[in-house]
Amino acid sequence: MNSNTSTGSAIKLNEASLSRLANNVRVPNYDRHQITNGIVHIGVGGFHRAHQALYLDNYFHQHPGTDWGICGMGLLDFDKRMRDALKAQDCLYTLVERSPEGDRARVIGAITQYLFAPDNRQAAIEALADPKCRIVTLTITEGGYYYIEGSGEFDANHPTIQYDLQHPHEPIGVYGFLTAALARRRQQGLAPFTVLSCDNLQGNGNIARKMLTAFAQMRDPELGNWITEQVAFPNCMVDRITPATTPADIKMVAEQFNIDDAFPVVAEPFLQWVVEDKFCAGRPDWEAVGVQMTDDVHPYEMMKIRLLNASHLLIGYLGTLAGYTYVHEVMADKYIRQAVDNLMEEVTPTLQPVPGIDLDDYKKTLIERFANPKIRDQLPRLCLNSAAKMPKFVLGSLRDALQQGGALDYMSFTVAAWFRYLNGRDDRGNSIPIDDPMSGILTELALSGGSDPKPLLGLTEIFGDLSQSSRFVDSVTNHLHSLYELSARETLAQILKI
Ligand SMILES: NC(=O)c1ccc[n+]([C@@H]2O[C@H](COP(=O)([O-])OP(=O)(O)OC[C@H]3O[C@@H](n4cnc5c(N)ncnc54)[C@H](O)[C@@H]3O)[C@@H](O)[C@H]2O)c1
Ligand SMILES: O=P(O)(O)OC[C@@H](O)[C@@H](O)[C@H](O)[C@H](O)CO
Repeated sequence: MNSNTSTGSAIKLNEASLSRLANNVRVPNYDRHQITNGIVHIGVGGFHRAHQALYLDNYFHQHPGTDWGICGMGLLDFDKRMRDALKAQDCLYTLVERSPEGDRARVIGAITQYLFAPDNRQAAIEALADPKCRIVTLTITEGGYYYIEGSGEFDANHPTIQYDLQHPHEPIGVYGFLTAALARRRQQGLAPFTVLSCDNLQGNGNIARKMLTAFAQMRDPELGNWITEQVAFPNCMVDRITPATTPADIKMVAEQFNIDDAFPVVAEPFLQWVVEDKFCAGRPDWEAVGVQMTDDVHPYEMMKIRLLNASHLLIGYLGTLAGYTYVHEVMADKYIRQAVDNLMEEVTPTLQPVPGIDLDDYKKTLIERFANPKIRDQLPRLCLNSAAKMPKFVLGSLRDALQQGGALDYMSFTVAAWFRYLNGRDDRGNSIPIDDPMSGILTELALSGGSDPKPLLGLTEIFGDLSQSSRFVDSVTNHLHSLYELSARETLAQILKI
């Protein structure tokens, strides 16, 4: 994002300027100074600000003087921009919900403090160790969990993990901070907090539990046991399409709403949060603001990840190969739109019934949401860190389909489209930047294998034993040959017989 974006004479956003904002902007109608923080959120990006913080902003309008305010926290250098923007704006920011029906802006006040951990690691540990903190929520991306896909085990050899084991009082990674704070709480006879992962991982709470306790066991087995016994890790399904903020969004907020906001966020109107009701130190009355609390999140997570996020990958690769930039442009392409429909149909038999949800309606709504032209969701955002996402979004359904003897044509086509994308050139020969911590090896294997997928399928940390399935390998091979011979759209025209 370009911090030099001109915002003209728009009003600089901060607490003092709230009363001067235009009438078409909803502002916090509660006293932020009466709020105490009960939640630390690690990974304040676009999504947290468009989703959880909005739910809590709604909650604070109903429950002024609450003790569930949010202290935001960033662990990476990446978060410097968020630190600077939020600090200059009293942690306020503008959320714009965009749809063809119009744009609605509101200023969110739910984050009352922001800590950039590299500035002061002790302050970050203290905030987490403070008994007032009763929930720690996370949006640290799929890669942030240090989970080895093929084995499901903890990536104990990762340099961040090794560093944190050697520097328990000056950590850099999420488990280092959580463990330092939990150790202090245990030592002081205090209760622990709940860890609520809000990332797109099936069984996100289970994964957070397994990884954090594995780390804690390595640091101190007694602490590991205490965490296993005392800390709750609810699973949850989160949903709201939130593109990365662009300079055009900053300009739009200034021009349409007269707000000079260094880091607004835009999102679609749709919003959903289904949370397993398993907290060890209390929680806000989230039901009051539309959060669905349940005993079993699993069917909701499967539905969302296997339909929405898997479709996003197919849209990302095919759209990029065909030279598009935004998701709505891809959805206007009848070939790709049909392929997305077909992928969702193929995935459906791998899903369990979802209480209260008609899957046909859900799929129709997804197509409409993807086609929203106002949010301008970026294809590179969907393709980011694919090595961590492909196993979670697609390969689980693929394994189930193989076991059930079900169709897997469009799932293996998604894998083939990824492999073709990984050679770094679109169908017109333009270069594609591959943004992935594994990009070096992925691109090398994509280039050496060409239309032969076997080198990439041999990455067991991504594919596990899937390369043993001749049905899957043959299907990927056929599609990949076609994608190398023809363009992505021509390949689809052939498959779809349009
Ligand atoms: N954007 C969406 O539409 C959306 C919707 C549902 C769920 N999510 C979930 O939220 C995550 C974040 O999305 P976003 O749009 O806010 O992205 P973002 O790029 O705006 O923010 C990502 C945040 O994650 C942090 N992070 C990344 N790797 C980390 C690591 N190894 N350790 C600690 N922190 C780390 C970054 O520092 C940053 O604060 C996604 O990966 C996904 O799991 C996003
Ligand atoms: O955020 P990621 O990287 O896990 O996945 C990219 C998108 O599929 C995702 O952000 C969706 O927009 C989101 O899951 C919708 O709720």
